[in-house]
Amino acid sequence: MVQSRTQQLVKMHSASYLIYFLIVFVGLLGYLFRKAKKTYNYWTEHGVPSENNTHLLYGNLKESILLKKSDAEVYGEFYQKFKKRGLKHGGVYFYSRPTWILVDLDLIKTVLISDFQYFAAHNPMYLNTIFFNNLFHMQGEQWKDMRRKLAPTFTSGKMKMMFNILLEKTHGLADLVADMASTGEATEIKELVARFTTDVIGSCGFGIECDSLNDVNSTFFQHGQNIFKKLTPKAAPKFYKLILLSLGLMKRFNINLDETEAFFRKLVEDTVKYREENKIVRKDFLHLMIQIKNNGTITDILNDSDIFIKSRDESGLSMEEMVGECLFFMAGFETSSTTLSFVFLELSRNQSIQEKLRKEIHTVLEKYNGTVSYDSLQEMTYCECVINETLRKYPPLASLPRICTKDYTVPGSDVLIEKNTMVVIPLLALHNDPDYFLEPEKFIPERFSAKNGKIPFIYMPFGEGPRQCLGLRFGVMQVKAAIATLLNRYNFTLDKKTPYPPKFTPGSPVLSVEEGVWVRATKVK
Ligand code: HEM
Repeated sequence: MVQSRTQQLVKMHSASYLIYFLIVFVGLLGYLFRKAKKTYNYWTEHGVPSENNTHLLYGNLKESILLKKSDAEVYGEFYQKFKKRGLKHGGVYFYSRPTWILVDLDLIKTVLISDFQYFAAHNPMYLNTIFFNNLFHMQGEQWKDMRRKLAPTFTSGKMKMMFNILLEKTHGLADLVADMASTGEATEIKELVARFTTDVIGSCGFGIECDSLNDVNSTFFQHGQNIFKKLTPKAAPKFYKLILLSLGLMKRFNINLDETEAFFRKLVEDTVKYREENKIVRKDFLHLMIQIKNNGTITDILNDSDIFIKSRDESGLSMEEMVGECLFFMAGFETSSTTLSFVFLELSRNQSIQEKLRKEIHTVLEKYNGTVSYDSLQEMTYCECVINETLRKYPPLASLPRICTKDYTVPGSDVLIEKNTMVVIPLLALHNDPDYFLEPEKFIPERFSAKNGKIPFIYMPFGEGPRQCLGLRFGVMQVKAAIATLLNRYNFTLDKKTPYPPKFTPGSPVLSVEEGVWVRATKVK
């Protein structure tokens, strides 16, 4: 009797808990629904034409959030839809976050150049790690000051100064391709060139020999790869995360890079200390950064070891800033290896273009005793066309990001773009728009011959305006050096494992081929 009374009480409590739970659940759903309705009315309220198909949790980027397509492809689809509707711009929602997509070229130019002061920042990452403490992610006065300090490290004179360090690494790359040619096996070229660009950054940026080309398990290479692996999600976010994200209660990323961060921090600190204590001069980025640290700026000095004499009390570059910048160079090198992998994808498919390029390389190198040098690369104009055409079809940073940094009225209208709105310039779509590039799916390097030139504000693989890529010269130099070294001696063909057209990896911060680029190499006579 007592027991059944207890049972009755338990049942009553369970029923009332269930009712409470249902009330809370329905209340939460109602709140979510009302909030979503208000949120997703944002663009209509601001008079900006928007995309109709808005999902309660994902906004308009469902396919990219669920890792079915890359962000760049999804933004590209919106670009095409808005353009077909005759619109100059349009609004979408990334989760619940209003995102403004630009279509019209004059508007793009205005945002990037004339009204830059309203769009002076890149899309900020929320991670509180040193990986995001760099020029790309800085804003306001901090960005201006850092850009002014770092810009002199990327002049053509400084590129020439570092060229020999870079050239040495191309020899290691050529050795690996020699092995590839001797076995005749298909090899994934992105991994190979990533080892090359990692050795270049190790040597030019961090001032160490990390030997990724010989040892794929080298700690430096593995930590470097770790950054990009962690930034490329392998699975779509869990349901509860989606709710928190769509309510704006959670930041986008939550990754743990503590170990990798500690590794690179120690590396930079130890190297700087060693160089300062032993007055070691090495012609690389770190050397230039030590000069900024001690002298506040880069000046031409007679004696290289004078950079160790402090000419001011306040440090021109803190150790934390040095580590942050070195680490961002890593990202710069990822864009270069991506470019190289697409170069080899297209050259392997287009044998006549590869042959024409090889002819140019042989002709130029004949004048330079068969050696690749800084000056010989300047004469390889067709090589430059091949790189430009690759960057057209496959811009590594395939959507240019901006953030509206103060309320902005779109010229000729009363549309207000509010501070903190995300802005996207859909580069992949612009570069593949048939209105601007005839038969855009075809790989035609001649589009960039001297008489054709580049179309401003449509073709912008390095971005445009005051935030344009600072490492442009370095990126092109290392891509060109690798192409000239390898094509001089080897012919490349595409293995059937490589799908074409390539499928881009969803979630990847840089455009890349999901299945990899598999090629075979044979020695040329
Ligand atoms: C082919 C190779 C590369 C490509 C396609 C590329 C592309 C880009 C793009 C599109 C941007 C954004 C520009 C904008 O928002 O207008 C950028 C920014 C930047 N890149 Fe590169 N990049 C490459 C190589 C490099 C290298 C090798 C380095 C460094 C060694 C580098 C350093 C930077 C820096 C520091 C910024 C930030 C500039 C700022 O915000 O002021 N890049 N890059």
